[in-house]
Amino acid sequence: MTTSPPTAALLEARGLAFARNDEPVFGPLDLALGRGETLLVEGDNGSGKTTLLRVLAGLLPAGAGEIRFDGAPLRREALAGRALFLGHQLGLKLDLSCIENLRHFVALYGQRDGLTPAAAIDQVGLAGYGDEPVRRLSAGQKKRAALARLLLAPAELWLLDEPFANLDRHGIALVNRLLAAHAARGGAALVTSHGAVSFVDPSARHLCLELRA
Ligand SMILES: Nc1ncnc2c1ncn2[C@@H]1O[C@H](COP(=O)(O)OP(=O)(O)OP(=O)(O)O)[C@@H](O)[C@H]1O
Repeated sequence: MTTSPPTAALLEARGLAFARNDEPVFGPLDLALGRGETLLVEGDNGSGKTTLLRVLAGLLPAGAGEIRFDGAPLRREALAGRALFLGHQLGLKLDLSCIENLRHFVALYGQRDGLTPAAAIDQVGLAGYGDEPVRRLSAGQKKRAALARLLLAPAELWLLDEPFANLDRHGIALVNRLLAAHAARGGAALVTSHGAVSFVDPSARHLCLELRA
């Protein structure tokens, strides 16, 4: 499957494939994602969406093909501070509060001007929970605490694995607003979903992964 962007690609893959024990998981596929674009990666459970994102994030080696980030062959170091991966594992420390988690995050990955961790917590609908240990939050509240990173991080590339999972309709609207604002300031996003029902941007391109028999 091939998708082509209207602008120079921030992230590009050609002939990208991944296999485990000689069993293909996805690909070969081509994709290109320009600044200001969102690409929705769809597919059934087990079709390889998470694996694709992990390969694009440099967390798993590609079996075949080439990935380029900002015009150069992908190196994990080049993604530092420029790409944000939000996976099924939210990466929150359960014994720390929401605000402490976000402070830890911005110390490592940087912070956009004009927003504090406390303000980000309010904006994701967790006002009053900032000092609460994360282990006391519901699944959807934990997801919102993780999503607050999207408000704070200066990253140009978002790799979001099932960002709508566990969210109520207000949370789903929040993710769509975050994606729209990111695209409007020139950011690029790859978003996975096993059902596209939550995703509202009608202009976004779709990449569909097939479940291997
Ligand atoms: N760590 C692993 N070791 C071995 N096989 C794995 C591992 N992780 C995933 N797989 C296999 O790779 C295939 C793709 O998994 P992946 O998690 O990428 O799918 P997905 O499309 O993200 O699924 P879902 O919609 O359920 O999140 C599946 O067949 C899965 O069983």
